[in-house]
Amino acid sequence: MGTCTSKPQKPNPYASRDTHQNDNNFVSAPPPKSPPPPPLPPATPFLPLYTPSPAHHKAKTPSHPVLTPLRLFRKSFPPPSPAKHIRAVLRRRRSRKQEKEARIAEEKEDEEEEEEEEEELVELDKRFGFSKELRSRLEVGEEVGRGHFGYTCSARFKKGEFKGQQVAVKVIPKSKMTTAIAVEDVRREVKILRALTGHNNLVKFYDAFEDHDNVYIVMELCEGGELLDRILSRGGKYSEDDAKAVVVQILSVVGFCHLQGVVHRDLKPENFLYTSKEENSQLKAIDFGLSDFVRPDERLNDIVGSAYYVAPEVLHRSYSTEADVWSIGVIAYILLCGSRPFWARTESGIFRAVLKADPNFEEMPWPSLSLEAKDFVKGLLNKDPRKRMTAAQALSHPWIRNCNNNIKIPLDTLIFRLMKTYMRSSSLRKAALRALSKTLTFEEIFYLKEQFALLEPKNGSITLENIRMALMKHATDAMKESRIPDFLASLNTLQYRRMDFEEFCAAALSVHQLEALASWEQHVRFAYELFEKDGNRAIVIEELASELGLGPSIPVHAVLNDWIRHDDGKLSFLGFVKLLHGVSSRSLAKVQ
Ligand SMILES: Nc1ncnc2c1ncn2[C@@H]1O[C@H](COP(=O)(O)OP(=O)(O)OP(=O)(O)O)[C@@H](O)[C@H]1O
Ligand SMILES: [Ca+2]
Ligand SMILES: [Ca+2]
Repeated sequence: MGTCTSKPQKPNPYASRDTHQNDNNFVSAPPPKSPPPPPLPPATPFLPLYTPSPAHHKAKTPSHPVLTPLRLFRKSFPPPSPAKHIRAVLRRRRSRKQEKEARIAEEKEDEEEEEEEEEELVELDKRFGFSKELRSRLEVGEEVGRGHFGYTCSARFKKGEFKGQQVAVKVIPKSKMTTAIAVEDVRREVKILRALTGHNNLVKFYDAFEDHDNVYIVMELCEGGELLDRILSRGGKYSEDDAKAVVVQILSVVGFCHLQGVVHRDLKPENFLYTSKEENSQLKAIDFGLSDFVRPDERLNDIVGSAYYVAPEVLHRSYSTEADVWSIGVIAYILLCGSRPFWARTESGIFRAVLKADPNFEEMPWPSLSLEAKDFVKGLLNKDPRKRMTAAQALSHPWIRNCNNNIKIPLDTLIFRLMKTYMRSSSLRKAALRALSKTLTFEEIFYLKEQFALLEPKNGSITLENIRMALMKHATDAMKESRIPDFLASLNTLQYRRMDFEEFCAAALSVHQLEALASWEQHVRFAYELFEKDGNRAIVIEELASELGLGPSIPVHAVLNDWIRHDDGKLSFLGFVKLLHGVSSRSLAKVQ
């Protein structure tokens, strides 16, 4: 584990190790026969928070402080996304044979990319269609921050409805947009900021401008500095209440983004700013430069993010909004104990830890923290994204909920995904889920109650219309892009009938998440007893196979034999558990 003590000193201790200065510009990877790198700094847990972070490819120019260590590049231009960089590290982790095959494929890919980039340098269309009136609308002041792509200045509106208003302008030079992907990233950053409106913990967007040289993103000025600086100035230790105050704001804005179908992908303390220097000033999420739209059923596969905060499934190239929740888990862990949960001296070491290691909850101060705090952080740092809490669930967790009654829990798209699966399930599975839902404790039901209330039931039940209305009520333009309303079509059987709270619990409970609980065994045993009384029935294998929608290619007798009790032909405990998880022909095919 690494303790958070300070930002890196200048000169940057990693710069000489990680980077080779290239024309005053960015840096490239060491050539194969370069002299051996200088020795690593001594292994110490007292490593500054600012260590390898693939999303930070910051240029070092003498006039600006370097906020993060310089990164390793294979090319002399900054890569369009940190994906490439992480890919190089992952490649090192593969076995020799895989390595050889992968290298051939990737070298080919790289050559193609380089060719593309050369072409793109000539042909890139860097017109964004933004207003060209920046200078007449705004008076730009001094620099307030700097990032990988550009820098941010304070500014003031000279005229119009915001006359006199102080704002921040993020300046992104077009010269840094060297690939179509980089241009697209900027287009998307603006599109997302423009679309996401109306959350208190989200930096307010005003407008975007461009000229021949730059794109300018005008947004609310946050004068209180980065969350990271506050963490560091406290030596990394927060009381549980102080940590909660931070985490609630982060979860709230991230839950809002997720409902809109936006995944941030670069959540870390550097990307949260305080509006003012006041101790209790509001936190604002910034930097949607790596963000993307994601449809409810979609999985993303580009590896982006920052090493310490990256979720395991991102490294496995199949992820969605849960990846952001993992990053919040890392932030929460840091706030509560002042150390990083996954730490190593190299990036590949960090990735190995993220994929394999369990964070330490034994060392101080963890034994002195509440059980609820530990349970909360563990729920965010579950390596299985299906078992991880969502942002809305985290806001419903007792650690958060018991301290503050005013927390607004957002609608959770997980509910809709689970309902979709439920609606398509066999009647036998529905009965099994209903039995399981009866075993939920008061705590577990709290979140479902909140979600049901957000759907504004009439006479105790909901239809598709309730879901449509609830979504419309919370919709921003981002929802259109992430096609969340389209997803409603998959729930269309609810158009013709009503669902009461009891059935809603069965439909919207997540078996995977319950399975992550220490009490899972009890839940499922008790549920089976209930199912025995009310739901279990004699069933023949063919009928079960057709209930499960299994195709003729599956040898049902071999696969389902243990699922049925031989004495009375009813579902066995094993069959019950399997049925709860839901079965597809594909998952059964794997069993064979
Ligand atoms: N609205 C704002 N108000 C005040 N400062 C800001 C604002 N937005 C950004 N900054 C400052 O500018 C820095 C860089 O902004 P941002 O993170 O958006 O840039 P970036 O080029 O995408 O950087 P990164 O290398 O992190 O990807 C921030 O860390 C912060 O210090
Ligand atoms: Ca940033
Ligand atoms: Ca960024």
